Amino acid sequence: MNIALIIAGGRGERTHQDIPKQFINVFDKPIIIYTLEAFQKHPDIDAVYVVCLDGWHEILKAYAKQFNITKLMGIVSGGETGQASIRNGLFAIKEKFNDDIVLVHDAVRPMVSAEIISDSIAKCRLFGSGVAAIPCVEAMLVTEDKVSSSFIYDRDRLMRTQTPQAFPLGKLIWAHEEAKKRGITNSVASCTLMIELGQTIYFSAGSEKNIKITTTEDIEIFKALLTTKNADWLK
Ligand SMILES: C[C@](O)(CO)[C@H](O)COP(=O)(O)O
Repeated sequence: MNIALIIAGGRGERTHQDIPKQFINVFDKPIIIYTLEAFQKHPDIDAVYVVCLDGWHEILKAYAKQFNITKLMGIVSGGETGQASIRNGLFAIKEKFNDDIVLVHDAVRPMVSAEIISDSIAKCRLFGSGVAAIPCVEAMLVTEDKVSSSFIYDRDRLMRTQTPQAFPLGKLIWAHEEAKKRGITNSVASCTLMIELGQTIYFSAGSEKNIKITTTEDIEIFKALLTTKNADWLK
C-alpha cells in the first residue's frame, strides 16, 4: 500500500493573507484540493491523510466531500514545527497501516504530477527512499546576512529537494522516535531528518513546475502553470 501524507499544518504568514495559503482559492478551488486531486487520481495511491491546522478540519472535510476526495482517510492536528506535524501524521497512519510506503508531501505543492508520484514510489521500492529533487541551475553563494557574500558553493554538488519524499512507514517511525531520543526537534524535511540521523537518501524525479507556494508571487506562477496545463488538455 502507498499512503500520501499531506502536510497542511502551516499558517503561511509569507503570503500575507488572513487565510492559510493552502486554503486560498485559485480559480474557485482551494490550493490543497489541487494537491489532493493529484493523489486521488493516481492509481498507486491507496489512502490519503492530511495534517491540518486546527480550526480548519471541518472546512477541509467539506471541501473533500465537494471535490470527491474519496481516498481521504484521516485528518490529524498539526504540531509546533513541521517535524512535529509529520510525526503526528505518521503516528495516525501507524494505527491502521504496517509495512507500507508513505509519501510525505507539502499541501502547497499542487502541481505535483503523476510521473513525480510514480517515480517517488519506484525509487523508494528500489533504494529505500524516493525524494523528489532537481539540479541547481543558478550560481549559489553562501551568506551570513542576506546582504553580501564572499563564498561560492559549487552548484554541481547541490540538489534542490521538493516533495513527495517517500520512505517505508517503519523507517519514518524509527526516525521520529530516534529524533526524540536525540533532541532533534526542527529538521526542515523528512530527508534532512534522515540525513541528520546518518542515513543516505535517494533522489527521485522532481520538476521546476512542482512549485511550493510560499509567497503571493507563487500564486501568480501557479495560475500561469494551471492555465498552460488546461490549454494542453484542450488540444
Ligand atoms: C519539504 C520541502 O518542501 C523540501 O523542499 C521544504 O523543506 C518545506 O519547507 P517549509 O518551510 O516547511 O515549507
